[in-house]
Amino acid sequence: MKVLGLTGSIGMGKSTAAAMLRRLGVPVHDADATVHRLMGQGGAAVTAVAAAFPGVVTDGAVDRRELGRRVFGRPAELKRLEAILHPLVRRAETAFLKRHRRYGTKLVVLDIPLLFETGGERRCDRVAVVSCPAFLQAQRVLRRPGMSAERLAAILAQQTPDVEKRRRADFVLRSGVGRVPVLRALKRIVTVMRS
Ligand SMILES: CC(C)(COP(=O)(O)OP(=O)(O)OC[C@H]1O[C@@H](n2cnc3c(N)ncnc32)[C@H](O)[C@@H]1O)[C@@H](O)C(=O)NCCC(=O)NCCS
Ligand SMILES: Nc1ncnc2c1ncn2[C@@H]1O[C@H](COP(=O)(O)OP(=O)(O)OP(=O)(O)O)[C@@H](O)[C@H]1O
Repeated sequence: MKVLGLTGSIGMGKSTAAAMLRRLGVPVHDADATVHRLMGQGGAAVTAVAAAFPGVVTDGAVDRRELGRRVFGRPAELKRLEAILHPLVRRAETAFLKRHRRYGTKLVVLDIPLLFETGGERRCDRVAVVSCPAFLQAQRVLRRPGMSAERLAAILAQQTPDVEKRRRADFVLRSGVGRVPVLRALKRIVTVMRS
């Protein structure tokens, strides 16, 4: 089985590329979605997060926007949160890989925003990075509710710079010129990696 890592800085178009890969029939493990599930009602991380960040849990689920306010821009707090979540995300990923090895799946995707930051590329045969010019990235992200220029700057400060991600990538998917070129590039990558 081949493993394609998919990553990209905030707002670059990673989730859009992941959705295209799913439509092409490739199973995708989404680290962000796993994090959100772990912190949703009844999620395995809720108790530990509530203990480390008092007041962020309401109705049995973590208020992610409030938690984000507490951790983005505060590296020590973010580290504390990551120490709770990353082992649980990794466990879910391991189960996903094991399941697909058993099924005989030829190609799977690991969609991980912090792929390079956490050494995840070592678990991948190839890595694709989604990228677009910084002004477009900012335009896209600032449209989101609850997002501000300060929050964006704090998040970007915690991420490997786009230029380094591109340097380390096997494939760069350029999302600044529309969806069609990204889909075309993904089809090529999937064909090569499945064969
Ligand atoms: C702080 C949290 C609650 C904010 O949740 P929210 O739903 O508001 O935002 P979302 O998860 O969509 O993230 C927004 C952007 O921040 C980026 N981001 C998230 N966590 C991190 C991090 N630890 N370091 C750098 N960037 C991050 C994401 O890639 C995304 O681009 C959440 O991001 C979180 O729990 N992060 C820590 C866990 C983590 O490291 N996740 C990354 C995947 S393993
Ligand atoms: N190839 C593309 N062409 C045009 N617009 C795109 C493309 N890819 C993504 N977009 C747009 O950019 C925005 C961000 O895309 P997306 O949510 O996929 O980013 P992301 O990298 O997953 O973000 P995050 O890391 O914050 O979760 C969305 O509004 C999406 O519609």
